[in-house]
Amino acid sequence: MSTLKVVSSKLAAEIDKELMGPQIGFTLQQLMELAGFSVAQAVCRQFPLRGKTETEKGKHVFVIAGPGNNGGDGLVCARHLKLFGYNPIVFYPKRSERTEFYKQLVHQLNFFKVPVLSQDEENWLEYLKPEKTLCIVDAIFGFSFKPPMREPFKGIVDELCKLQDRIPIVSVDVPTGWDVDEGPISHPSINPAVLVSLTVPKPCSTYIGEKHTTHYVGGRFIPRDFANKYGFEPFGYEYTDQILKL
Ligand SMILES: NC(=O)C1=CN([C@@H]2O[C@H](COP(=O)(O)OP(=O)(O)OC[C@H]3O[C@@H](n4cnc5c(N)ncnc54)[C@H](O)[C@@H]3O)[C@@H](O)[C@H]2O)[C@H](O)CC1
Ligand SMILES: [K+]
Repeated sequence: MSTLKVVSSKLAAEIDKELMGPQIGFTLQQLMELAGFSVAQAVCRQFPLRGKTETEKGKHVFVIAGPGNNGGDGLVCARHLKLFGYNPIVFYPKRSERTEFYKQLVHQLNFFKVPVLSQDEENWLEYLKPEKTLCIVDAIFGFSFKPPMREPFKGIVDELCKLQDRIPIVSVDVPTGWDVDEGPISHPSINPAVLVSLTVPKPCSTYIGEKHTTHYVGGRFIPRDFANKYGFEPFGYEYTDQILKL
């Protein structure tokens, strides 16, 4: 097990609350934009298009967005990927009714001509082919997931588990289905090729296979004092990078 500094699901939720509380005053939109932007950067770092053939460049990044803020990170990530020259498709089976903001994120994807598939898209797997898909972005659940998983997500995750030896999965913050603190407690479970921990890794990240999973931290939006208050050192991001390989 690594010696990486991690924070529990409870503490991660407290950090979020304080960042968006009255004293600091970030909005969810601001943090999500930076979170999604950093996931898009991690995809670029891991699967660069430079030097690739046109066929390779045309491959899809299949982004699966869940009903909460982890899903919102996925929607933002897809928009940035399009700007970076990738060909994202979003599968958003259960659209959040929480705020108008989620509808706006979908409008923005329409504006960028990024297809957004909905729950009635029974053939969603048709869009996912090893020869046509560069990677899958797993933005289904993050630090607020509580097992057991309900449908339609259980069925979706089971399909991803069958595909993951052939198409790499990039998990946002927490591999979907893993217990945030205890790791992969249910089977089958997602074994991501890439994990992008946001702000600070959660305890489940200590269960990734170090050879199989490349671990990045992203969500570069806290100063040193604030990190220290929560018991960790800030990460040594370089220059303007939004991600750091751990
Ligand atoms: N500071 C940061 O690092 C930021 C991180 N962000 C991202 O936000 C998520 C956490 O978001 P939250 O909305 O609290 O939760 P989730 O997206 O993980 O899930 C909530 C969603 O899921 C449903 N749900 C929970 N358990 C189940 C279940 N067993 N079956 C089915 N559905 C379930 C629940 O009802 C909700 O609808 C964090 O991980 C980051 O990715 C933000 O972007 C801001 C900054
Ligand atoms: K996830």
